[in-house]
Amino acid sequence: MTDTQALPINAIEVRGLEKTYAGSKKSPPKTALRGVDLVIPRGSMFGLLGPNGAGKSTLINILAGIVNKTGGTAAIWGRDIDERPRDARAALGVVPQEIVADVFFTPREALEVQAGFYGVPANERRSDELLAALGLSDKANAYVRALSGGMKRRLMVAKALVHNPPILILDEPTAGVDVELRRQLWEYVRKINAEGVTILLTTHYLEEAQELCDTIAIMNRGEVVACEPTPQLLRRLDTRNVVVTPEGELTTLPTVKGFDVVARPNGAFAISYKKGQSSVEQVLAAVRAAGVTIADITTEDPDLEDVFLALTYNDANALDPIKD
Ligand SMILES: Nc1ncnc2c1ncn2[C@@H]1O[C@H](COP(=O)(O)OP(=O)(O)OP(=O)(O)O)[C@@H](O)[C@H]1O
Repeated sequence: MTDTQALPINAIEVRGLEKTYAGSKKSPPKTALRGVDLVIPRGSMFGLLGPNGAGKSTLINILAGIVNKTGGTAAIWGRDIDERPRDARAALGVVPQEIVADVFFTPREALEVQAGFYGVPANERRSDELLAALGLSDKANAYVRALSGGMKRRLMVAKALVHNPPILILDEPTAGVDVELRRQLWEYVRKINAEGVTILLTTHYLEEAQELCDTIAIMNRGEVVACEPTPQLLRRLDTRNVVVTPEGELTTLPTVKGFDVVARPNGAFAISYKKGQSSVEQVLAAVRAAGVTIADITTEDPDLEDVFLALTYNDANALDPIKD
């Protein structure tokens, strides 16, 4: 597209989204989304994190048109999902959580059939290009049932892209996928993101989200509890650990004025400090003042797991799925 004026600022915009699954005789109604607001800027690599039952799949399934919302609005590529459902969904490629294998087709046929569903004209199809991009060229004519799990997963990514959507949603794409495949998949996702495709991914691999995503939203019990650029989110937890290895062996842990000291293996000890209040230099000065000669130090910054726990672990039940 050359007319950048026409491109929406936000790839996805969700306002006050609500979902209560209807109950049955045996089970009561279940509220999965409680007024979710989420704005995903065009071009971003956006991570959606949350514990089991947080509502991530419900949100994605509403966008994909698989689940009906019970309240709020959602727009995809500037198109309201109620007013222009087909146009809205045409802007999305969705890679679902479960592997769905077309056992009767070869990978090339599977892509052609999918392109047919989307009404992509024959001369605009790019099955071979996608097969090559996802490392499946030499399996183009194999039966899908003969592919490994990782290959099927890559085929699902290719299928989601046949209509060249500007937004790709990956729902837990690397669950149960080996390290090498994960690396290849992320490399490809990074590449298409650099080419302008907006990526929304849900993952339980917190380190992965931290490494890949420019913005991260955290959901818990049907609500968004944080949504910030990744570095800002990490700064929220401004505790840093300094791990000190002393010269020689200490018989007892040193008393370091102004700081708590925690023993670590092999004679080392750790000191936590608030980045806003102290510095490594102040910590090390206090350690030296306690009579310790320092042989080595390392620092540890918080990872997303720490941030996640700090944000969601407010009460004993906070990490439980929603109970109604
Ligand atoms: N079809 C359904 N009928 C009734 N309740 C449902 C249905 N689908 C999901 N739920 C409930 O809605 C809540 C949110 O589930 P959802 O699958 O959206 O969470 P999630 O964050 O995607 O979890 P996971 O990481 O396990 O996929 C859960 O309490 C779940 O039990």
